[in-house]
Amino acid sequence: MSDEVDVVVIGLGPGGEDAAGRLAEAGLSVVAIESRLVGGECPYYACVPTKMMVRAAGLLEEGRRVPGMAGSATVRPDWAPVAARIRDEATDSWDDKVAADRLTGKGARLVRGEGRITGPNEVTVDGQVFQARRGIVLNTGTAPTAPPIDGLADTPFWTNREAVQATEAPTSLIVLGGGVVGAEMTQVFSRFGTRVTIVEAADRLLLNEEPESSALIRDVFEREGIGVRTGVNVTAVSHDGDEFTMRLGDEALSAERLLVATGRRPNLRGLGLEHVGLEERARHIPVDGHMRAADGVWAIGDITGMGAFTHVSMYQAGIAVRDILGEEGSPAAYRAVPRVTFTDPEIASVGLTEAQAREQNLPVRTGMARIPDSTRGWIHKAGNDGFVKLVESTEWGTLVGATAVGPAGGEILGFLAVAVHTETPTAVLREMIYAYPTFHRAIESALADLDARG
Ligand SMILES: Cc1cc2nc3c(=O)[nH]c(=O)nc-3n(C[C@H](O)[C@H](O)[C@H](O)COP(=O)(O)OP(=O)(O)OC[C@H]3O[C@@H](n4cnc5c(N)ncnc54)[C@H](O)[C@@H]3O)c2cc1C
Ligand SMILES: NC(=O)c1ccc[n+]([C@@H]2O[C@H](COP(=O)([O-])OP(=O)(O)OC[C@H]3O[C@@H](n4cnc5c(N)ncnc54)[C@H](O)[C@@H]3O)[C@@H](O)[C@H]2O)c1
Repeated sequence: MSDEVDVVVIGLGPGGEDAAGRLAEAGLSVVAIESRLVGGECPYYACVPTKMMVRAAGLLEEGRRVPGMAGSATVRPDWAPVAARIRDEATDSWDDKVAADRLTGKGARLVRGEGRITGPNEVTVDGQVFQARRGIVLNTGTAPTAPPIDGLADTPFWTNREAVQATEAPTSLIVLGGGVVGAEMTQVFSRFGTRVTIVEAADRLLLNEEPESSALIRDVFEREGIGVRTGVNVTAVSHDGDEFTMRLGDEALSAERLLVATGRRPNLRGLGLEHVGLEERARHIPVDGHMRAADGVWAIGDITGMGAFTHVSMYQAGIAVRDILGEEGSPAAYRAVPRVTFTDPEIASVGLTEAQAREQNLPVRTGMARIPDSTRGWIHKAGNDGFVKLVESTEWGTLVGATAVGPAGGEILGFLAVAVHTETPTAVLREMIYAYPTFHRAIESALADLDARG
C-alpha cells in the first residue's frame, strides 16, 4: 500500500524546509521527510549558534580595545551565557518542535526517518511508501568528515556539532583545518581565553579566498596569540584520556580538545539515487538552471556543489518551487554568490577571485584600497584591519569579483554583490557619491586604484 502525494521532500535543511512549506501553501500535498532536525545544520549546529559565539567573542575584543581609545575596561570571559543562549534562544536544546510546527502549520505532512528513493517517483521511509505525482526534492545536505589520519578516528574529537554544544571554553584547543569553520572557531575560542593552534595542510588559511585575505587573517591571528601552522602534514593523532597529541612529523602538539574542521561530505549514500539514474558516490548532484537533477527530481542546497551556504540553499529552493508549480522565472545564476567568513575582520567576497578569473582566461586587472588608509578606518583605529580588492574584466569593464575585508566587511559586500550581479560598468560605479566617512568609501579608492594600475 502506498500514499499518493504531489511532492516528497527528502531532507529538511533551510531550503528543503522552505520549499516544503511553500509548496504546501500553494495547495500541493507535500510529504517532508527529516531524519534529524527540521531546518538542518544551519539553525542547530552551524550558522546561527556559531554566529552567537562570534558575537560574544567580538564583544570581548571590543572591550579589550577600550584602553587607549575610551578609558579602561576589565574583560573577564565567561562561556556560560554563550552556552545558555545557544540552548535557550537558538536551538531549544536541539529540539525542533517550533520548526516542525511551523512546517506542519503551512500544511505539509512531516515524516521523521531516513527517506530513500525506491523507484521513479517513489520514496520509502521506514516501510511507508510514497508515490510523488509531481516529483521529489532532495535537500539532504552534508555531514562533517575527518581525514584518514592514523589514530584520529579512535579519539573523542569535536566537529562543529560538538563545538556548538560546549558548556565551557577548553583551556587549549587544536583546530585541524584552516577553512571557514576552522577560522571562525579558532578566533572565538581564543578570545574566550583558550590557547588555540590552527593546523592547515595547504600553504595558507582560507584557501578559497584572495591570498591577501589569507595573509591578513594570519597576521591578525598571530597578533592575538593564536598559533598558526600551515603547509603541514599531520601524521598521527592520539588521546590519552586527558589530552590530544597531534604529530606533525618530528614535532608534536598537545591540547585538551581537538576540533576537526576539514570539510564535509554530501549525504548521498543510501539515498537510492541509482533508481533515478544518479550517482551516489559523486561529490555533488549536477542540476540544471531550474534545479532539475533527473526526470521528476530536483536537488537543492549543499549537495548541488554551487556554494555550501544557507543563502544558496534558500535561493535554489525558490527556483525549484517555481519550476514545480510551473511558474515562469529566471534560471539560477551564480556569478554573484556572496560569502562571508565571520572572523574579525570579516572576510567577505563575491564572484571570482583574481586567480579564479585568470584560470578562466578572463583578462582582468585589480584595484586595492586598505581600510586603515581610509578616513573611517583611521578614525576607527583599534580593529581597523582590512581592505577592498576589486577584480575587473578589462574586456567588459565590469567587476567579476570583489573582496571586502574589515569591520562590517559582510555589510560592505552588499554593494559589491549588486555591482557583480547587475554587471554595472565600473565607469558608472565611479560616477557615484560615496558617503563620508564610511568604510564602503574605500570602494571608491579601490576603483581609482584600478586605473592607477592600468
Ligand atoms: C560550523 C558551520 C557554520 C556555518 N555558517 C554559515 C553561515 O554563517 N552562513 C551560511 O550561509 N552558511 C553557513 N554554513 C553552511 C550552512 O550550514 C549550510 O550551507 C546550510 O545548512 C544549507 O545546507 P543544506 O540546505 O544543503 O542542508 P543541511 O542544512 O545540511 O540539512 C540537510 C538535512 O537533511 C537531512 N537528511 C539527510 N539525509 C536524509 C535522508 N535520507 N532522509 C531524511 N533526512 C535526511 C539531515 O538530517 C539534515 O537535517 C555553516 C556550516 C557550518 C558547518
Ligand atoms: N560563514 C559561512 O558562511 C560559513 C561558515 C562555516 C562553514 N561554511 C560552509 O561550510 C563549508 C565547510 O567548511 P569547512 O571549514 O569544514 O571546510 P573547508 O573546505 O572550507 O575547509 C577545510 C580545510 O581543511 C583543510 N584540510 C583538509 N584535510 C586536512 C588535513 N588532513 N590536515 C590539515 N588540513 C586539512 C583543507 O585544506 C581546507 O583548508 C564551507 O565550504 C562553507 O561553504 C560557511
